[in-house]
Amino acid sequence: MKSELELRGVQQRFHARGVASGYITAVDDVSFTLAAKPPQVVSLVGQSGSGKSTIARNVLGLQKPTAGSVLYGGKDIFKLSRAEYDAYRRDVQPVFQDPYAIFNPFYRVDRVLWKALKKFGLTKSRSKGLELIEESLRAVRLEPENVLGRYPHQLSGGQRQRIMLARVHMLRPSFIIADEPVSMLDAQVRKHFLDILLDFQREHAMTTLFITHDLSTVYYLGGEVMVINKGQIVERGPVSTVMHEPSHPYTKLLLDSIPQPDPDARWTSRISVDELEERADAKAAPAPEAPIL
Ligand SMILES: Nc1ncnc2c1ncn2[C@@H]1O[C@H](COP(=O)(O)OP(=O)(O)OP(=O)(O)O)[C@@H](O)[C@H]1O
Repeated sequence: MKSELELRGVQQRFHARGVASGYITAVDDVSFTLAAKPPQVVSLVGQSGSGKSTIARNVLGLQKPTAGSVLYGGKDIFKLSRAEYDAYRRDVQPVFQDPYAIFNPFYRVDRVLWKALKKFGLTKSRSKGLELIEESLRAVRLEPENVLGRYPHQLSGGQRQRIMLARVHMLRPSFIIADEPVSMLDAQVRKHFLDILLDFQREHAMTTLFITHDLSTVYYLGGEVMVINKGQIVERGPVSTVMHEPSHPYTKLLLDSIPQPDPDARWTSRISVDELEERADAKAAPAPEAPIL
């Protein structure tokens, strides 16, 4: 268990056709540190294509940066010894947007949990293993008897996501890298999920990097936020400060783009039923025949 995960001057370029330079810079000189102590929640927020998932892939060691380094306990993750790499793989756990892709549809969901137990050598005893699985399922507010023995398609999206959180709970990593984990969940299930992450921070001292394009989720989680635009981190600070006193023009733009419900506002222009029918008729009318040349 290491105390720090650090990105130092990370740059990620990809070859791209149709661009004069022949490449795009998805991540542009990004540096930040995630500390394990005290445990923190840090959100990385930015619009689609700003480089968030690429950073997640860099941190998880799935994509080697073109320049700069990702350091775990001060060591470059792409230069770790086998034993150090195994420790890092256990200590830095991903949670992705679509857990469906992680489950094999032909196997019961239990397999994901048993495989984690085996891979990381948590126990050799079957009864102890089942005890750990059940404890972790309850920690993410799932009843073991309602999910064990089922196939992925027999669970809801929220249940599948919580099974991935149960896996995290069993492994007790120092860091969770969560890439858009709630964007496919409805508001209530989303809140459940975020509350579990906050429990993990408080009760099990886990630090989360939470990647999202949704500022309301950032607001709910609290902690710190980093704002990313075109591959660059343009602002970092406590959520309350950044939300109320944004210092970068891009953050202001992002905040201004949130629709504000106004109970006093009324729709001023109304479309009458007649008008709608007229439009439908116009659409249904056959197109004029093409002239014969
Ligand atoms: N493997 C790749 N090859 C080429 N270009 C890539 C690759 N991966 C990402 N990109 C490009 O890098 C840029 C950043 O992509 P990335 O997926 O990191 O953005 P994002 O902020 O996570 O977007 P979203 O919120 O839509 O997932 C985009 O222009 C994307 O098209």
